[in-house]
Amino acid sequence: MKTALLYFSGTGNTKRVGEVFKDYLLEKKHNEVDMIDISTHRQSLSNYDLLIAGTPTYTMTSSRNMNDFIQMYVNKTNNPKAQFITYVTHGWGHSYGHLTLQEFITKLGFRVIGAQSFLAPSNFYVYNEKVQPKQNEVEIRRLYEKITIDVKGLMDACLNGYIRIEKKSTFKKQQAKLISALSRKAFINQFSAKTLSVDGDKCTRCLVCVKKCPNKNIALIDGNIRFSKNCSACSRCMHICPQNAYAYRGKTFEQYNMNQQSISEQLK
Ligand SMILES: Cc1cc2nc3c(=O)[nH]c(=O)nc-3n(C[C@H](O)[C@H](O)[C@H](O)COP(=O)(O)O)c2cc1C
Repeated sequence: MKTALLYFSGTGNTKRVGEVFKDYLLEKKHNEVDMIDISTHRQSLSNYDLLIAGTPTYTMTSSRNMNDFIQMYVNKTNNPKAQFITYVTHGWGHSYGHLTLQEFITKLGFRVIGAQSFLAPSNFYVYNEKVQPKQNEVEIRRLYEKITIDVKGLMDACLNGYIRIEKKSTFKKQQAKLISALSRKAFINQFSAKTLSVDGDKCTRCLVCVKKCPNKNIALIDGNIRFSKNCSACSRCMHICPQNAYAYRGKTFEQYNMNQQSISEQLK
């Protein structure tokens, strides 16, 4: 079984959950597994039997980057046997992203055999500490243990021929889609331009943020970092900056640790 693990991951959580899927598959002797970072991969995919697609949750739904990638690089002609599993990571409460992604992929003519959301450590504390305070190590460990158990449950079912979709209220899913579409136009696309700034004294012009932005939304103009209006709010730039030179709405913040070990390493 040739499997592609497609992931979009602004700050690392979704990638780490992807690695849990990969560990599971390798343990079951499904050794043909490619992990594909969709923010850098620019080639059509061919002859995959299983595609596992994961994104973070932004305003309750999945990231548009995954829809754009699948539309451009995955088609039925090149992957006639392909089936999908969708997942999202999210920081609190509910996410409908695994279902909005399922809906999108089903419309393209693929069969979706699994869909699940995973509560992960949240980077959202930077924006609103009341909605999601920064979790401590014990809480994070508990989340990782649950993710590992849930991935196993999902994969055990799907590989044994069952369809396993984590259900949520259809009304709330439609509501989430609407809010997400409206907020994308009104806010998300301009997220960095409206809310982020870079301290010109701290910034060394290393251009890490410019190079790592998945949307090519950041540029150095006249010696200053500037943002365009094609942001997906993934927040990678502000957490990856080696000088912590970014501010959110004028305030500095504790960066999210993007370079954590794999979940299996952390659970040892
Ligand atoms: C702009 C933004 C919006 C978010 N919106 C939600 C949300 O609506 N619901 C939720 O549960 N988590 C939300 N989150 C939290 C992320 O989905 C969560 O931290 C995710 O695991 C990040 O994944 P990544 O590290 O792979 O980028 C949001 C995060 C950001 C940066």
